[in-house]
Amino acid sequence: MKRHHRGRGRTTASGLRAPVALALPAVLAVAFLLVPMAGILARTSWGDLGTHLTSPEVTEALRISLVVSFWSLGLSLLLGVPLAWLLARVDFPGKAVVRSLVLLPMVLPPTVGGVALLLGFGRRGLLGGLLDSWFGVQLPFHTAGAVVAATFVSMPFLVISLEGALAGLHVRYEETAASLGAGPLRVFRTVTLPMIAPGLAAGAALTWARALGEFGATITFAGNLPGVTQTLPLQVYLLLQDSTEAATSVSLLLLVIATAVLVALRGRWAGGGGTVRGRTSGAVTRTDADGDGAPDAGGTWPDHMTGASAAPGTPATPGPPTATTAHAEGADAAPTAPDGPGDGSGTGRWPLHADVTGFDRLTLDAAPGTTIAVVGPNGAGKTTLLRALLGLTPRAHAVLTLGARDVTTLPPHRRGVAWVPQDGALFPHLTALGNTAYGLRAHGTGRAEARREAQLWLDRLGVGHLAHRKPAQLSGGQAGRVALARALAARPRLLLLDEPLAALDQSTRAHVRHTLRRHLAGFGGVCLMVTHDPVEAVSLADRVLVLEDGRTIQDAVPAEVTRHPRSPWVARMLGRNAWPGTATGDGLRMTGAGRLVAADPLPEGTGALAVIGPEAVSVHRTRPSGSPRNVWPGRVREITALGGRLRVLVGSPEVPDLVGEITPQAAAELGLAEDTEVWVSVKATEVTLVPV
Ligand SMILES: Nc1ncnc2c1ncn2[C@@H]1O[C@H](COP(=O)(O)OP(=O)(O)OP(=O)(O)O)[C@@H](O)[C@H]1O
Repeated sequence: MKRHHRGRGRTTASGLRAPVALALPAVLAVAFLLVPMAGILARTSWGDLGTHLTSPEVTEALRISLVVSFWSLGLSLLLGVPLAWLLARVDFPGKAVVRSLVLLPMVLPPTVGGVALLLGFGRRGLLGGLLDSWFGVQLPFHTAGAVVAATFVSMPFLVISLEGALAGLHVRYEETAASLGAGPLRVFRTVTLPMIAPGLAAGAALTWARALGEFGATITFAGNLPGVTQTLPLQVYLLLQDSTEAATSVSLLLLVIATAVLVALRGRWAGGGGTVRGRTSGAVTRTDADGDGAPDAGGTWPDHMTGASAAPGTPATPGPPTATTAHAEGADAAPTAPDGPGDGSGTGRWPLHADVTGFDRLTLDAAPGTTIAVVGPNGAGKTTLLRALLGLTPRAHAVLTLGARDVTTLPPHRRGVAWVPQDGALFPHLTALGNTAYGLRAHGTGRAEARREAQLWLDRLGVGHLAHRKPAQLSGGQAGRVALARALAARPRLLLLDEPLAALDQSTRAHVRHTLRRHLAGFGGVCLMVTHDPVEAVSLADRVLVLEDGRTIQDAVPAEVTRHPRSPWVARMLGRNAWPGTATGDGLRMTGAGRLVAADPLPEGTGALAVIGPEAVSVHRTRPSGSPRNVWPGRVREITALGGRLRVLVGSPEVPDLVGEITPQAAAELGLAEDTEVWVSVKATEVTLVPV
């Protein structure tokens, strides 16, 4: 019985049984592929193998095959890499048609491909005649023709696999590189290519193997001339007619080469494993495995590593580390390279003026050194605003002046606007030092000088001892600080931080916030920082810009926003109760239902927001008597701990949900639990009415 049961299916890795109906055809499929290969192995006359493979015809054909396949690979790389990049990164009309065209040689019978090549590049072909009369180039019956035929059928393998690798490479790495001052070609050479190198290698290996095995298009287009176009597959075809054993030996050679390529790739092509995706700092946890004293992930930094004390010999004041860095002529951003204090080209203080239109519609003016927290609900347009300032989105357009320079029409790499995306987007193939030196190199600073300056910046941010680590060996907080060092080292005139502390745990956050504050204090440009964290907004920023639907709801100093939030969303973000409504003679008639009495009413009919701090909400078990004018019955819906206090969410039939803050001791005395019936009261003097 047991045996019968086992025979019905095998257990899979996930513990599921593979049904016989699937397992059987799958096994048959493997056998179907295996039998012909086994046939070659079984019928090879091993004793004659050496003689067969060293015959002059075979060695000559092998030579031609190698020449043709490597030239074909070179040609495929030259043409295919840019084509794959274009397909993956640029939207253009007819893209689907171009992609189909690339795929066509993969599905076309190779002999048809050969005929097509004859009609295109043959002596009487569309272009062949011109090639002959203008350049004296004839492709058919020449080795060059065999190269063209092999490239025609093999290049699609490169384009397709590379396009897949590029699609897996998040575009923010390239965008960040541009924001550090690198032009498109430099970005491609120093970021894109290294990051897709495994995918490129896999595609190249496949392309080469396909070119090596090419037969149909070659014989049709280039003929079968010994020593000129006769490659190994053509040799196999010839040998089959005279000596099956010799044909088998050469087939074995081609089989071994193809297998070796596949083994080397280890499924990379099919599985997309050639793509480097980089790290997402939030998801990575690292330990200090090499024992160099670097903090572990999620751990806290000792004070001496939070930037409070810089490395020996390093000045503790922020600001560009050297005053004399040369900018080479002809560098990517040379004409508009951001100038640092003391570099002879500016004062190092850059006020900002921006007029944004499109999805975001706002005007922003800020003095040098201002840090602005950009807050707002999901979809408010925060990221769009940042991308508009970078010149990276068509969804909004920013007329942008930084200092005396209008950068509106400049491409992203010439604006002097550095961007630190949420996960830092450190380039995974470069060390922390290489990452930090990136912007300096892009601006034309020499290698040694750039590395020296980069080291100073890393020291300043308290991560100098990690200079030689790759991003994958850094914790989230360390990576965040390297990303900040990298952005500051590029000497931007405007710094854009997208949720700089989002990936950190609470205790690490406090340390990094402290470091960030210190270093932003010395920055001569404006810093815009998107955040969802009220503490971050209030503690790091000089101003808070509240966005909703792409518009400015409020732009004020943190204290003003905290006291008089002009949107329910901000009030709630800051932990306050906020009820919209219309002012009445003595307070507010709320939108929906309910009334509220306020000590300082607004003119009747004014649209207003009633803001009540949670500490001003009293919770009782019985209806309170005495002075409070605002008393409502309710039921406890939720109790959460916040620091040493408890936040009690009360639902009431008379007013919107209300949050009160009480001590654990008071909660215990009142016997509060979820669902307890309570009364809540708020003094009229504790209600602030804000006109909206
Ligand atoms: N590429 C895009 N194409 C079309 N609409 C987009 C695109 N990117 C964003 N949007 C839309 O634009 C609006 C603003 O998006 P944005 O990403 O700027 O908001 P956000 O404030 O950054 O939000 P979140 O806090 O969720 O990140 C949203 O309605 C969003 O759906």
